[in-house]
Amino acid sequence: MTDPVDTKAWKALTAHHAAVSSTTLRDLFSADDTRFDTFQLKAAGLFLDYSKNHITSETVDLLLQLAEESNVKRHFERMFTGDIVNPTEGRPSLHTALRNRGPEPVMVEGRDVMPDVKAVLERLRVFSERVREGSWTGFTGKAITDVVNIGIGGSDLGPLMAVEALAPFAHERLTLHFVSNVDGSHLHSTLKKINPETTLFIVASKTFSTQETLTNAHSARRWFLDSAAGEEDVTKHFVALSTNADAVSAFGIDTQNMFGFWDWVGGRYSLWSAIGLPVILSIGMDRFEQFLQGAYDMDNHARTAPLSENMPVMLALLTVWYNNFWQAHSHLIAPYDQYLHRFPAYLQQLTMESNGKSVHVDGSPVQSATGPVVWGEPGTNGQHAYFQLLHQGTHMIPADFIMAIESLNPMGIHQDLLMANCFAQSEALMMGKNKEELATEMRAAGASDEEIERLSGHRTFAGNRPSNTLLVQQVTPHALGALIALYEHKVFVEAAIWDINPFDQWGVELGKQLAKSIHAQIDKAQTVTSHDASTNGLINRALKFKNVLA
Ligand SMILES: O=P(O)(O)OC[C@H]1O[C@](O)(CO)[C@@H](O)[C@@H]1O
Repeated sequence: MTDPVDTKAWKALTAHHAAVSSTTLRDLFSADDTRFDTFQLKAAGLFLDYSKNHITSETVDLLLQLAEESNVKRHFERMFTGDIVNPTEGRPSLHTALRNRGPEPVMVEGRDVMPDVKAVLERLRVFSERVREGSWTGFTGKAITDVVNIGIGGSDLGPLMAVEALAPFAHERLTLHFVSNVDGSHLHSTLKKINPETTLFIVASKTFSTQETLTNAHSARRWFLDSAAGEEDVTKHFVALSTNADAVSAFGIDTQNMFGFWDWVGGRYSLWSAIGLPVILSIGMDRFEQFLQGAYDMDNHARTAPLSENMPVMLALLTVWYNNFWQAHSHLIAPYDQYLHRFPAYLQQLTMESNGKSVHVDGSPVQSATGPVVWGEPGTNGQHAYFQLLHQGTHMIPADFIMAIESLNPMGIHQDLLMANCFAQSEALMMGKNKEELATEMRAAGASDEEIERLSGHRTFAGNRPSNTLLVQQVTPHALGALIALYEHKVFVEAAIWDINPFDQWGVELGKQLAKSIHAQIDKAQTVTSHDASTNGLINRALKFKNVLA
């Protein structure tokens, strides 16, 4: 594979950037009043305005040429058809099969996986209906009222985000809780709120070997057994979501209470699999199928739309444009919908665990920046926290504004205010306020010329800061499915352009290894000398704080 920096398009984009970088977004808009119509896309119920970006038609053509030269379409086909797109683990990556609502088979090693996918969905339907209607009862015969999902990373962030995002559709009797952190306070504060007689624990772990999850699950089990009549009651209160049946049995969960998935489902792409059980319990299987349908509609768009009309491709190209040509390595996600408050955190794992890589697929070092830092909070809260830096700081931080037009809880003027704020922010970031505009405004308020001069540096806004705005009618299960799949494919296209593997995560292993050995040393409670001076010093100081070291 050619390194992206050696492609013709990359070289042309470098020259193009030098030629256009001093043209402002204001200039672009005053020169062309059709920008909004030109730079917009529709897909699977979502509307994207990408006109507030540092692009001209020439920029878009060059970016599309980069996508062509990077064989983006071929990469999509390889993923959708079960090729080994994760070579360091020797696996396909087939989250798209989990939401395949069409008749087409999806082959892995010569076998159609769709019957297995459908069989698990059917089991999830039967189980979730029993819990939801109250016929699945706890050890004292009472219906389940609380569900605690114990998992971390992809086994937590996805279901947590989706349960929150779809809260208006939640089952009335069931309260969902999520425990991820190995900090005992997380489990403790959850256990305080629940009754063992009416609680269902879901132990969610693809590998069933993750230290945090197993530690939390063992503690939850001990807490449960303190109240239960005996081990046999565990069956009514613990289920597992995993690919590892042996480890599930070894933990003490009957594999009849296990909902499986497969090693071709990446952790951060697993929300569509049995890992979605908390979402199914909350919103019901019919709505979960609408969620799958939303993602499937976006899959079809990604797979079939021409590059120039392809929403995930365009979003990915814009990220490459800023990240690699404008040296803007941070990306804000600003959902203007309170229920999407965990969406930025979810996207952090999706994008940063996928594209936080420094080597190409063949192991050679990359020559350009890869995945940006992704972060965000729901609007309007972010405006009163870090938007100052976006407007007047020294960094250019491209932003994605996500606006749900209709509230699921209409209340007076709230939704219109929310929308006004969303549109105002992207306008302010782009247009800024120059000295002349400020002077007119201050003069009208009675300010003297001297005062205007003194404050103009502080009160003017350079503007020229780019953003995308995504509109969605309402955050329904279908819309959420489409939105998540949009970002999954965006991340995939970026990886295809950078020629990196978005489906492995070796970078999390070293810390896990070291934590194991340090835990053993903390347990031994003897002076430690085997690490660097700082780490030794911290461990020994901590042992002193614990009063276990002389
Ligand atoms: O589902 P598991 O196997 O417990 O893994 C949890 C998470 O840990 C990671 O492997 C990172 O450590 C993620 O990729 C994954 O989502």
